[in-house]
Amino acid sequence: MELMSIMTAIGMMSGTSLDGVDAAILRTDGLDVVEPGAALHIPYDRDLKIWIRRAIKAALEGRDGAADIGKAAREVTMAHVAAVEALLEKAGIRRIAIDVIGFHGQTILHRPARSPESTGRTWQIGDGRVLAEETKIGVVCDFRSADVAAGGEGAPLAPVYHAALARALGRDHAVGVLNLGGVANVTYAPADGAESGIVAFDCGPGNGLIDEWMELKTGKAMDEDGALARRGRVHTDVLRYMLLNPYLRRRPPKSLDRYDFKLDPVLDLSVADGAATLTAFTAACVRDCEKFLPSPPGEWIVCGGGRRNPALMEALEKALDAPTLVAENVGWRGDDLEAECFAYLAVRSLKKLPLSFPKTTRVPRPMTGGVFHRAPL
Ligand SMILES: Nc1ncnc2c1ncn2[C@@H]1O[C@H](COP(=O)(O)OP(=O)(O)OP(=O)(O)O)[C@@H](O)[C@H]1O
Ligand SMILES: CC(=O)N[C@H]1[C@@H]2OC[C@@H](O2)[C@@H](O)[C@@H]1O[C@H](C)C(=O)O
Repeated sequence: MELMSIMTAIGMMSGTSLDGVDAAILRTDGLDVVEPGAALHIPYDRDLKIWIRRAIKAALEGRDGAADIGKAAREVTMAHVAAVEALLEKAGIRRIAIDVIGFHGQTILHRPARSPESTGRTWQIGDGRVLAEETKIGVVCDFRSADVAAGGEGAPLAPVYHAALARALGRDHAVGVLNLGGVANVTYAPADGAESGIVAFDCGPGNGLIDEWMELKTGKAMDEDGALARRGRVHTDVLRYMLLNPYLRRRPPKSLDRYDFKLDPVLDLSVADGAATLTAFTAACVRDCEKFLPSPPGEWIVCGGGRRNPALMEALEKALDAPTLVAENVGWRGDDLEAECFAYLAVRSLKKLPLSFPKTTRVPRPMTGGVFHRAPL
């Protein structure tokens, strides 16, 4: 395949918030050409969320062959088939125009190796072969396993895409990209744009803990517009205790499973104070991650659902020294970035370009990844 050729790809990501499938079209050469097309979000229905939660529980308990996992995987695959069909219709293009689909799958377990002697594992459910058969488009999936098998963290993988977007902004300073999903991850995109200078890691819980707290205390899925956090008081003693979490002191590269941080320290607080304290904790994790970056970024760009939470954004603006913008301020699509990213990574995978680097996932050398399933003839 010619390195400079531009391809049209569909990327799909279903994040740790379990809210559904994000899908986006991207025309890209897998390097600097990045032209986003139509995008959409298809929410998981109630039953599918229940199946996925059961699959996560089974995976955490080591019941790998559980019927719940098989059922969730089949349903996740079909949700992605539906997302492709809906996206083609929305874009008004035929499937023949799509060169490849990048299919992340639903993470149900993420346990990278914790020592050179141990073996790690990352598990995204969903069947790339079935997706290729059903859509009649070639599919790249299983983006993380090769990285973990090589001793890497398997995550985050978005940094090389964040860096390509940051390069296009043409800044003369380093840019920090913060994704606030269920888990939060940061990318340091160096001022010179070099891929070898990208530093990245998961920095803390993102919206995951806040969502879990809301579900537990109110039955709602999120602290909408940060309303509850704004009414509550931050308990600084609890915050200080939470910041002692050993993960926060570990040197990157490092990555998180959505369930690595627990609600225990806030369980005795009122619902509003809990929301306020968890919001402050999330922002403090981002502030604390700056010490692991080569230099303080000249600007932070925030993407992911958490940028819609004004209480969290205010806490971040106070915590960070540099201007803190949301994706849309620089022309990026904050909700679609991860889906675009897996379109970009699928093209890079076909071209055997690296997806991860020693300073993004701790792989020994820049590594490509992904498994390709050809479209049926
Ligand atoms: N209006 C809002 N007010 C508060 N929080 C919001 C709002 N809109 C979205 N969020 C938060 O964003 C979350 C969804 O974010 P996103 O879609 O980026 O997560 P994800 O892609 O599942 O996660 P990850 O990046 O970890 O895979 C919601 O669960 C919620 O916590
Ligand atoms: C194992 C896994 O699915 N991790 C996700 C999750 O969601 C955010 C953060 O945790 C990040 O590490 C990753 O996703 C993004 C797309 C990434 O790989 O960059």
